[in-house]
Amino acid sequence: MIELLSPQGMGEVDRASAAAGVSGATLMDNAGRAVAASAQRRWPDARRVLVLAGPGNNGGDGFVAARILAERGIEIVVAALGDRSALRGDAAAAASAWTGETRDLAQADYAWPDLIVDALFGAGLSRPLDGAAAEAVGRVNASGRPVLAVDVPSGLDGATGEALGGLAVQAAATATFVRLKPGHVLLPGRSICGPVDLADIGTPAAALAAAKPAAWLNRPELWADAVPTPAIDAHKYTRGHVAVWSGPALRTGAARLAAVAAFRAGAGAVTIVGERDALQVHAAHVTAIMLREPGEDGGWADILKERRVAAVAIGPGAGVGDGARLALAQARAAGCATVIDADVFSMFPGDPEGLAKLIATGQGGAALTPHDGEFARLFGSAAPAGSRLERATAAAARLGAVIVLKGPDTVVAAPDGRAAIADNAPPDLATAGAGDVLAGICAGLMAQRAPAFEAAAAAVWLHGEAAKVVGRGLIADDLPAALPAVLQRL
Ligand SMILES: NC(=O)C1=CN([C@@H]2O[C@H](COP(=O)(O)OP(=O)(O)OC[C@H]3O[C@@H](n4cnc5c(N)ncnc54)[C@H](O)[C@@H]3O)[C@@H](O)[C@H]2O)[C@@H](O)CC1
Ligand SMILES: Nc1ncnc2c1ncn2[C@@H]1O[C@H](COP(=O)(O)OP(=O)(O)O)[C@@H](O)[C@H]1O
Ligand SMILES: [K+]
Repeated sequence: MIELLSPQGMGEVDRASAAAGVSGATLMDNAGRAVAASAQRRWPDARRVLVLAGPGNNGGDGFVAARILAERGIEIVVAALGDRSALRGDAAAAASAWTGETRDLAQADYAWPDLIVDALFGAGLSRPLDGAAAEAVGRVNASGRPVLAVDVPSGLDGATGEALGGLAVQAAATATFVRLKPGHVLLPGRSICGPVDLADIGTPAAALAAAKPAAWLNRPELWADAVPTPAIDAHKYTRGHVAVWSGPALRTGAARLAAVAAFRAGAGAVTIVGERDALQVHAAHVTAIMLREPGEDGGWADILKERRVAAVAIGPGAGVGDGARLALAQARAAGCATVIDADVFSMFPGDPEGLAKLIATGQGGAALTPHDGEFARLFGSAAPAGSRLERATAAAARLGAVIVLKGPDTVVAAPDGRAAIADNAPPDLATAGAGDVLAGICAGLMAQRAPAFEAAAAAVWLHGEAAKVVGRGLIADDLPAALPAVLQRL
């Protein structure tokens, strides 16, 4: 299931479930059983389990899991935060059904268990942990015992992936329900959660139907329909012609990486456009890729029109001169789909509106691919705040273009509010030139008429998978050649 629900959306679904005839008690019972199942599947040899139970429904799930595990012969101690008489509703009922040992959280013995189940706080946590809860989390993390977190590790903000106040349980695994939340996927949340088990707890379809996803996990099912395979009667220009703007002679590598990647992503033709001395360097490296001077054939604008260029990539190694800026303006004017990266962000420091205006002069789709540093440079002091998901979404709305906020958890966001978060990129991608390859893949897909959001999301996923194919020792040059294996799997 690739839809991500915000914790708030999840709460609405839980309430709608009750209205649709599935009670909170039933959901909680199923949630607690799912936690017990995760615990036994992941730690089949655990004989002693310490369950930390908080004051809300997350604690309720913990009491259910305690009961189920005890019924299966596992020794359980529950350490509860606050007075049991303070529990309300379903959580109070789950606590009364637990008849085993219960002590105050402050009395928990962290040296005793083989496994700790963290049911202190889930999606309802609204402020940083303090007092006894904060102290317990510190002791859990120092204990060296594996932790199975219920819903989210306590302290983690399920909406943002941040530890509230910098303090959260470090889980070995997390059992969550119904849908993943953005905080399970965004960093540091993904690392804080460990592997996540997602359980269906009997939520009625009607309750889910009304919930608007906060985002999607970036998976082929999100974009596969929009990414074309070549038609039987394709020729090179119908498959899509990509033009890549090259910088000066001693900075040609980035443009070439983008160009080769665009070709491997399925563009029918690729042309690198640049000054003669730069093209001479390119000529020593490329074969199927065409080379043109902006002065030839009547200039860049004419190349775009007469050579039926469908998509342009500008930025990798482009330089910040007038040439690149003019090239961008003419690409927009020619109606080309446009991938904007790297040096272009330096041309508009603190001036996203200037770039937005330029983008708006053309009808072609546009995708911007900044990393955090470039994002900060482009937006300056007026940078959107919040999680990476919130920042990318706000930026896309302001730019009127798709934003690819790159990183280990790359977020692709569209101006209409759709967003995809990637979790498949290996850290081997943290290597110079990997971003240039991404820009090229994106341009290659946009040239094939994939809409900007789908093209960008597909590019990010393919990029991550290609990196996995290469594995350790990867350099950016290896990525394009790894694409065919990934594309054939689709
Ligand atoms: N029907 C439902 O609503 C279901 C809820 N489920 C569980 O319920 C959880 C959400 O339950 P809740 O909304 O009760 O939230 P939590 O159990 O996360 O706890 C929130 C409670 O703690 C208090 N609180 C918030 N921040 C605090 C802080 N920093 N220090 C001390 N107290 C604080 C809140 O006022 C509230 O009483 C989910 O994570 C999930 O585990 C599951 O049982 C499935 C069904
Ligand atoms: N730790 C990481 N794990 C996974 N992917 C990463 C990591 N760090 C960077 N990446 C990815 O690698 C690429 C780096 O791009 P970029 O920062 O533009 O580098 P360059 O400008 O050198 O090409 C991006 O696609 C980014 O998402
Ligand atoms: K928890």
